[in-house]
Amino acid sequence: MVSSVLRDARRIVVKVGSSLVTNEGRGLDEAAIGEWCRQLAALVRGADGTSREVVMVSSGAIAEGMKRLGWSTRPSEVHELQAAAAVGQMGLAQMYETKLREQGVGSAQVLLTHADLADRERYLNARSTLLTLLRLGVVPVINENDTVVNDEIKFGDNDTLGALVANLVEADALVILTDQKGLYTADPRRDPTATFVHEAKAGDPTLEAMAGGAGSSIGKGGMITKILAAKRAAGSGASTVIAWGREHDVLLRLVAGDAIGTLLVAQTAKKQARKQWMADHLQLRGAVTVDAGAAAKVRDEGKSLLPIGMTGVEGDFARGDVIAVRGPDGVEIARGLANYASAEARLLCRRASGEFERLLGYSAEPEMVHRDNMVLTQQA
Ligand SMILES: Nc1ncnc2c1ncn2[C@@H]1O[C@H](COP(=O)(O)OP(=O)(O)O)[C@@H](O)[C@H]1O
Ligand SMILES: N[C@@H](CCC(=O)OP(=O)(O)O)C(=O)O
Repeated sequence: MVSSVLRDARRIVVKVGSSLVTNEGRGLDEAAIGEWCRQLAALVRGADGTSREVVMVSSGAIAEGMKRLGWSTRPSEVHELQAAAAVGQMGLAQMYETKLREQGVGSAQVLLTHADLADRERYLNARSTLLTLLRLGVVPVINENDTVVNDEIKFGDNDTLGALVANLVEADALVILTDQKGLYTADPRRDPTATFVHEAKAGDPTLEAMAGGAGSSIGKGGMITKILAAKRAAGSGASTVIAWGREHDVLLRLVAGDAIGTLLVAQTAKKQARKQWMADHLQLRGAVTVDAGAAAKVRDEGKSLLPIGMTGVEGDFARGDVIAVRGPDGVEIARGLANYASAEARLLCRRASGEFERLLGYSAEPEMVHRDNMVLTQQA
């Protein structure tokens, strides 16, 4: 099973934890980061004949910042942790930029907070930016924006952030690299009789009982946050592998189908998961009516909805809100996330994308609702 899940994955989120990135707090591990970047570049370039899109979620800012500030113990004050993160993030970003550039691959720094992903407009902006970076062959390097978060709105650990990013970009797989070979039936640092778990269902409640907290003073979440991250990633159809980050060629071997690490398999397919998500979570804020031609494109050909096919706009909605797409007879065909607010959408009805900038003063996407953000409610 390991073989096919990772081998078939085209869009992968890779998360590395603080203890690996900073060599247990001794400072950025240049050799290890260089190794991951070499592998990331090979994946992006399609060295094995299949090009892939990869997003890196990297921890380590606080640990590196502490080292740079000469602090040997982790401060308890939130603002001191935030200061350390701001210092350390400079080194982290610089290291990834250098190592990826050496491999001929571009990189981009993206710092996100929980609030960014809870707000529909910012969610859509983050998603569009990340998908654009991936299209450009650039590797986004993501961390939590520690400067602006406090305890209540923190992701808290980057395992959760990795899962949310996997949801955000609808990744096929989440790879969590850590300081253990994968999940054991108990914390192997504490229980020598613990046995290795090769494969399980993501979201299986028995896994939560096996997982303990962080094993080192550097890591934050431990195994439990990884198990919960796998459950969350599975919500959008992504399977998770937990593997040892220092395993030679770990990423290349995973995509080649080697059975290394623990595979936590998503139980729902990506498409099905998106439909379920739309059905469960979204409240309708408005609607657009489209002409027969646009209705046929959306319903029969699975195309995105372009403003040129829109004849009317109802309701008061913002960018990122869920709207219905109705045919000329007023019957709903689909639902999806609006790229433009209702006031803008009214100006864009029957207009081609070349006119958007003149009409709005700017232009976002050429589509009103992108097909990736749409589910059909009336089948062809
Ligand atoms: N069931 C388990 N299997 C493997 N590791 C476990 C388990 N329960 C707890 N752990 C601990 O979780 C640690 C990894 O989490 P953490 O220290 O947060 O790493 P990271 O910085 O990579 O996120 C391991 O070193 C291990 O001691
Ligand atoms: N944003 C924080 C990461 C939080 C954290 O400790 O995460 P992890 O080591 O992955 O459990 C940092 O860069 O230090």
